[in-house]
Amino acid sequence: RVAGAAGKLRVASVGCGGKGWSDLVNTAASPNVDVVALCDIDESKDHFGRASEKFPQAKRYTDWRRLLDDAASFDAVIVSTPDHMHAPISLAAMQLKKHVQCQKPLTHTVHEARQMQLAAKKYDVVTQMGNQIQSHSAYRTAVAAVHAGAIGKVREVHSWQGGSPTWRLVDDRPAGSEPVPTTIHWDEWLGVAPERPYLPKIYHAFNWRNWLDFSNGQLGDFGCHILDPVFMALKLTAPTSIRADAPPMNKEVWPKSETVVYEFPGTDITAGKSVRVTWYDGAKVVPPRETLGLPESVKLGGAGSVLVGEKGSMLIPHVAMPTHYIDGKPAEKELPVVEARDHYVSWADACRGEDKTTSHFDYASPLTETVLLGTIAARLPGSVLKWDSAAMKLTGAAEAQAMLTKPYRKGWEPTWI
Ligand SMILES: NC(=O)C1=CN([C@@H]2O[C@H](COP(=O)(O)OP(=O)(O)OC[C@H]3O[C@@H](n4cnc5c(N)ncnc54)[C@H](OP(=O)(O)O)[C@@H]3O)[C@@H](O)[C@H]2O)C=CC1
Ligand SMILES: O=C1CO[C@H](CO)[C@@H](O)[C@@H]1O
Repeated sequence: RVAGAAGKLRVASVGCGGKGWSDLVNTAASPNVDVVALCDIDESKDHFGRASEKFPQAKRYTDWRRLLDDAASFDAVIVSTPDHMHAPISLAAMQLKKHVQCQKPLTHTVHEARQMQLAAKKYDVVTQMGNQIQSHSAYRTAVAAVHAGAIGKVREVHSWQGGSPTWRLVDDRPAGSEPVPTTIHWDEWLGVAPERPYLPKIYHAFNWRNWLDFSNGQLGDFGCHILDPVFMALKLTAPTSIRADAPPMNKEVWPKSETVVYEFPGTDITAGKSVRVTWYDGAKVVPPRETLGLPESVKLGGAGSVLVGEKGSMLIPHVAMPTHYIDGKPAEKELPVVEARDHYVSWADACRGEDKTTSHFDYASPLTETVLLGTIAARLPGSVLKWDSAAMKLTGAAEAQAMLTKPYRKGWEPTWI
């Protein structure tokens, strides 16, 4: 299903101003990729302008639905929009048998994540979530070392993101509106989300992360990075229970901090029949040190995970090499370093039948479901939610099941699998 000249993959990019710029440029680094189409709702210099200067031959769109109308012109699509539009665009593309690379978190709701997994399978397309750190040497080294038994069977995990949410500009929806700049297609930016008036900076660009309608807050933003090596190392599938502590929410913006406790069924990598993974976020937040089995001198850093095993503990900083400790001291043996992969080009090569992806939706959907179940728990603080993944049933609070999905704007409803 690659129809470009000389077997080249014809790539379309949707959302090429922010992270999409690096997704596009890194994928286009492959000599076997042709960038044939660009779609962005912001026609200003730093968004669409930059991409169309670099790829002048690419056809330009401001509405992804019109891009999909021209389905015969491309083989694969990169989706790097804000989170609420990942699934609607990716599902529609997969239904046209297009290969998909989609940013993290894969989706905005648990239901959408399951749909993405089903669609990738049904339409037999090559997929990759944009949690590119999975392909770095650091995370690959950590996963391989845990699999090789460097710290023995894993008893518990603590993961954290202690950065302050810079996107938290306001604590509630501001009144009023301003005229939409002529370069911005606001209705297309809103997409499936309920209509709301335009205000500069508050939503687009980047600060949409504050809002329930577009994002899943700090856990949604970083869970698919920081929990990724944990999920992969422990071979986790789906949590059975989730409980969060978080301040009460106002149904508009995500909390400034949250703690989420997940229980997962044990695996051949874990010590017991179940394993607990605790997530912490908020400015300067770190997990309680006494639980971690690390020497006092070890600094935890701003974000990462500590895996506590039967033989020792491993610190996996967010984007740095792991270190491990036996009996509370630095281990004598160094961890064998595993080389990096190219997260972007490997997807393009896989689309051409010459490689395999590692964050395909069979992996990325369950990881995203886990992250998003944590965000549901944060909306229902104190409730112990029980998750039956096969039946997709979330119990433990009256509203829980309904939070697996959301209302879609009339006329923008996705076509489900
Ligand atoms: N893997 C990683 O390390 C990172 C991943 N991300 C992820 O990338 C995604 C984008 O985030 P970020 O770049 O920060 O967000 P921005 O808001 O900065 O940029 C999003 C881009 O998508 C465009 N866009 C928005 N809606 C549409 C649409 N419906 N159709 C076409 N284009 C659209 C935007 O245009 P406009 O400029 O008008 O908004 C902009 O160019 C998110 O899912 C985020 O989680 C982000 C940073 C790093
Ligand atoms: O890795 C990342 C860097 O920060 C961004 C903004 O919070 C995240 O979205 C992104 O995933």
